[in-house]
Amino acid sequence: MSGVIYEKVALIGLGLIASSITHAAKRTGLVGEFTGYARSQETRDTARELDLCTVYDTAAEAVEGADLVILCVPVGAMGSVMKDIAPHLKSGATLSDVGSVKRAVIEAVEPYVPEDVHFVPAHPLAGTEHSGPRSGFAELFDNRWNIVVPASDYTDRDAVERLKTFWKGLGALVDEMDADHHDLVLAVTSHTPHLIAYTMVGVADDLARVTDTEVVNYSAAGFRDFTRIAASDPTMWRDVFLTNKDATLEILGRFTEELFALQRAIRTGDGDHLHDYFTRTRSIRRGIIEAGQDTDAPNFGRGPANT
Ligand SMILES: NC(=O)c1ccc[n+]([C@@H]2O[C@H](COP(=O)([O-])OP(=O)(O)OC[C@H]3O[C@@H](n4cnc5c(N)ncnc54)[C@H](O)[C@@H]3O)[C@@H](O)[C@H]2O)c1
Ligand SMILES: O=C(O)C(=O)C[C@]1(C(=O)O)C=C[C@@H](O)C=C1
Repeated sequence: MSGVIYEKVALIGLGLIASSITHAAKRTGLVGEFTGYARSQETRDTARELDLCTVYDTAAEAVEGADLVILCVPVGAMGSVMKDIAPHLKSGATLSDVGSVKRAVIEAVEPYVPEDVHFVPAHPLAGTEHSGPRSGFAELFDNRWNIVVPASDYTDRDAVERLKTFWKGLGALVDEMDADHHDLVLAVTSHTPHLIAYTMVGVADDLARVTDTEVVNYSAAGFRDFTRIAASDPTMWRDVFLTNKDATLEILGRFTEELFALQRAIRTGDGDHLHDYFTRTRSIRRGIIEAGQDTDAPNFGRGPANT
């Protein structure tokens, strides 16, 4: 895809997601000019050194005249950042965000959105355990979903479609969803799994004090995957759990019930229960692969696999 979709895009927060947006857009020239702002002087200096965008020392200056403004800060900071930039947004501009939780961001941001600005929240389902302006890369969004969550029924459809075209241009697959549904789905697919990984690594850390360095030296592939996830940014994930509280607690409750049932099966030697359970979960992985939704597979994004 080529052709400029937005002449000027402002990124507030210059970490993994913002820097990846600039790298991905530069591949195809979707954006005339990027401007940006981050809270810390160190991040702004690094972004300048990397030539990610024109970096300003205030958010107000960065958003001046921008056709699209994307909030790329932790979920808990969205409201205060929006309050600062609201009076400086261009009439007719689109305002979006990349937060991992949607209802809380809408509630925090919407009260400050001027009437002549189109608010179209979004969430790229792509990331790594790394953060900061140096961690971004152009391929991050390739064949990954971006869920666009129009904040209200009155959201301007042209603004929504334009934002979707922009994300497709960055390499993403795009879908639309209601905010509450998004938050429940992500509690299952992303938020609770992260909490489980954090917990497992914490348990191993406690154990390591007993077994010295064995946990590190002999960590098997499954545990290594957990440690990668559990190395993710503490501020980002603190905010995710504090703002997607109800959905995460609901899924965690169900998880705990299942875990107790498996624990009992192990204690009582109920091999049938364990085997049946693992057979069911194996079929879910196969279903994902057959639906062509295995994002690690070479054919991902090209339809169902012929298996
Ligand atoms: N990392 C992921 O895997 C991932 C994936 C999808 C969406 N997200 C979401 O994207 C957003 C950004 O995540 P990231 O991974 O790019 O984080 P990051 O830590 O790499 O970058 C965050 C940036 O925001 C800046 N910042 C923090 N508080 C600020 C404030 N009050 N005002 C201005 N700037 C501030 C930081 O200085 C930093 O530049 C988060 O809302 C996160 O939930 C993250
Ligand atoms: O691959 C990873 O490191 C991620 O955790 C990315 C991941 C995810 O759970 O898939 C994490 C949070 C985001 O909101 C979206 C994507």
